[in-house]
Amino acid sequence: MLKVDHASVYFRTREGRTVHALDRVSLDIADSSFVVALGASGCGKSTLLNAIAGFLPLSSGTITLDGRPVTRPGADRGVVFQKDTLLPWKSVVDNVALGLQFAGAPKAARRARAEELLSLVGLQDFANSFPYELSGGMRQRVGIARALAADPEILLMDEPFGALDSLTREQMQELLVSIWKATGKRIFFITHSIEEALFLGTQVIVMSPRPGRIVARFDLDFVREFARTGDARAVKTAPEFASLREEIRTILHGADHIRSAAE
Ligand SMILES: Nc1ncnc2c1ncn2[C@@H]1O[C@H](COP(=O)(O)OP(=O)(O)OP(=O)(O)O)[C@@H](O)[C@H]1O
Repeated sequence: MLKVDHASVYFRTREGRTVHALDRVSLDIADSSFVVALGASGCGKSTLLNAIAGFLPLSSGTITLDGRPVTRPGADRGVVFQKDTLLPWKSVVDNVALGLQFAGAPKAARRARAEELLSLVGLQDFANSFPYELSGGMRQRVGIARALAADPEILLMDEPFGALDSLTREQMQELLVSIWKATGKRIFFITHSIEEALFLGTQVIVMSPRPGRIVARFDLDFVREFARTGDARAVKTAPEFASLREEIRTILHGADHIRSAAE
C-alpha cells in the first residue's frame, strides 16, 4: 500500500509569499489500483506526485510505501513526465536501460530487460533508433518502458499524454491499460481531462486549488470493463460514463467558483 497521510506542502515564493499548495491530503493507493488525480491547473496535483516521488519534502504529514517512509527518490517508484526526458545521444534501448546501468546490472541483462520492455510498449523494432526519429507518442512509450525498467512498486505519471494529439492520446490510454494489466503495477496518474480520468481510474480523486485539497473521490469500474472487453467506445458512450462526466464537471466548476469568491 502507498499511503499518503495528511500531507501538506507550503512553498515560499521569491517575493516572500507563502503558497499553500497541498492541504492535509490523505490517499491510499492499494496494490494493482489505478488512481487518477484530476483538477484544474494549480490545484497541487504535481506537488502531490513530486512528494510521492520523493522530489520534494512535505511540510507536514507522511508518505509511506509498503510501510517504508518516503523521503527521497528511489528505484521503487518509476516516474513519467509530460515532456519526455530521454537522452538524445543514446539509442532507444540504451535510454530504457539507463537506470539499470546506474544500478550496476551487467550489460547483457540490461539489454535483455530493455528489449522485453520495448516489446511490452510495442517498440521492439525501434531498439536501435534515436529519440529524434520517434513521434511524441513513441517517445512517451520509451519513457514508460524506462520507468518500468527497475521493476518499481508504483508508476507515477504526471500528465504523460497531455502534449499528444487526441487520436494518439486514446491509443496511449489503451496501451497503458494493457501495460497495467500485464504488469499488475499500481499507477498514480495526473490529468486535466475528465474523460481520461474516468476511462483509466479504478479510483478518481478530484482536487480543488489553493489550498490543494481532495474534494471528491470515485471508485470506478470502467477501466476493468475495458480491460475485459477491449471496447473503448462502448465504455465511453455508456450512460453512466456520461453522467459521471457531468457530475465531475459540476464539481470542478464549483471548486473554481469557491476559489474565485475567496480571492
Ligand atoms: N517551487 C514552487 N515555489 C512556489 N510555488 C510553487 C512551487 N511549485 C508549485 N507552486 C505553486 O503551488 C501550487 C500548486 O502547483 P502544482 O504544480 O502542484 O499544481 P498542478 O495542479 O500540478 O498544476 P498544473 O496542472 O498546471 O500542472 C500552484 O499555485 C503553484 O504556483
